Amino acid sequence: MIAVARVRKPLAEPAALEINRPRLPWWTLLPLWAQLVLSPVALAWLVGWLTVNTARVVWRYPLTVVLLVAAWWLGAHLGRRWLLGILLGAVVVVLVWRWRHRASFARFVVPQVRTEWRRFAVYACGWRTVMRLSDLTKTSRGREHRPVLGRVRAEGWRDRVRVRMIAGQAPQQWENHADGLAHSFKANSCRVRVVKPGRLELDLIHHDPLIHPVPVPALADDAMQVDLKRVTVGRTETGKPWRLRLLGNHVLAVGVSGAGKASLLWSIVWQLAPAIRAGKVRLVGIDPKGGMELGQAPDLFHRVVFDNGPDAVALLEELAKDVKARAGRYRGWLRNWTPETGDPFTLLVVDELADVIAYQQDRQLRERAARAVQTITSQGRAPGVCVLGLLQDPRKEVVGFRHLFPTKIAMRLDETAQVDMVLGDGVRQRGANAHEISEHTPGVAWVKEDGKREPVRARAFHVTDHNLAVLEAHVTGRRARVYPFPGAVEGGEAA
Ligand SMILES: Nc1ncnc2c1ncn2[C@@H]1O[C@H](COP(=O)(O)OP(=O)(O)OP(=O)(O)O)[C@@H](O)[C@H]1O
Repeated sequence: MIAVARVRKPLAEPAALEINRPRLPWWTLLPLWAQLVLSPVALAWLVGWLTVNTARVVWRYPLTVVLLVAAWWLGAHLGRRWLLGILLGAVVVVLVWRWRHRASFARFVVPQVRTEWRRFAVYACGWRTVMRLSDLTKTSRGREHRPVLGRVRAEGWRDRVRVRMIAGQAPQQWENHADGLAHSFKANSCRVRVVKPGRLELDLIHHDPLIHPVPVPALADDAMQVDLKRVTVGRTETGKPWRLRLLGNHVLAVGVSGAGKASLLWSIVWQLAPAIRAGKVRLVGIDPKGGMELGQAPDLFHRVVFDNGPDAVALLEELAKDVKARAGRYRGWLRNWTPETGDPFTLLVVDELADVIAYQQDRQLRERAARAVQTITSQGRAPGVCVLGLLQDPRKEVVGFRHLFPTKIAMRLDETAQVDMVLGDGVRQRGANAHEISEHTPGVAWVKEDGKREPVRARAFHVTDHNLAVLEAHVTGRRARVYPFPGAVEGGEAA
């Protein structure tokens, strides 16, 4: 009988062993004598590396380092009891400081403590994981290249986080991951700003600093105080004044109904008031909504038309003629308008620009209006004529010459496409999400100026009806009139 040896076959072929070959540092391959010769250089490099990293830790966590070193020194030289006593004393001093001088405490102590804590706990600890899971790292020849976490500044409403990108990375990659980064670092949103080549700053936003209306400042008295290159119309989210350039500029503000376009208009007029009173600035207005907006303070205007018909078109054509006439007078004498010309600076306000140049039924009127507005916008900057166009519908068919407005303002909008139409391509990716502006914060806007890469978020002053009455009285010198509500008992006069 022949015994048949049964060979058991393995169920599956074993997989090839997949491991990275260990990579030895290059210097281990050098001969011993070369290693000995190079050892002082290696030592110097090590000392340099340690010094730089220690300095970096001290730079990033100065308060923590000082406290730890002081605690160690006190503990070593004076003993634990003294240390405990001094610590308690320090806590009392801090509490008293907070109690007695809350403002200086909030300015000097809180941001530093918050910055160091958040840098360590939120960013440094989770950085590697978040970078890997967000696909922002790259592995090449077995080595992982990871973006470097730089300076962090925690300002309460936002954290500003500097990043050194890895080679071959573009800011757009970060912009594409902005939402993921915001969620990973427990922020409401994240914006990406380029600081310089290879360096970014992430704005991780925690809450909206523009949640409360910004009251108008006191009316200025002196026309000399009005700087047409820097008219303050509200506050930016960083707490700085929101300044608009009117001289040599045109402004297009777009927003849905109730977005607060009128507050922007009246904020501008509020700041121009002393110059209007002195005759140095002239307001010209067209309000196709029958005067619902400009009709609130008609006396502020040199000329105002309350429809989009022949009168409005005639006014626009007159202004276009004036622009050309001024340009003719200044030719060979001035490059730009100055007050010395004797001509007043003219601000043309068109509330609902679309009604004048797009929705007008009469084709001839529509075309004449569009031609005149284009003439004023294309030629009016140098001769001292500025157009402030307010608009609800930013489509190209409505305003085909948006590029003639160097300052574009996107207030609350409905769709992302509208934001792109107003601010231009790519601005939304830098954080200008005007479609996300809350309906509870009218007057908030994203502002993009030609030539500046970064958009700015700001809120216009809240100009109330009472403010308007005061403004009109200030400019005209008459006592402010309060118009009674139809059917209501006749009201008095406001001072
Ligand atoms: N900057 C602001 N701060 C606080 N509230 C504001 C601000 N701007 C506007 N509001 C409030 O929001 C409401 C709508 O504002 P506004 O009339 O300016 O919007 P609008 O964009 O001009 O609307 P429409 O296009 O319908 O005229 C008003 O009740 C006003 O009081």
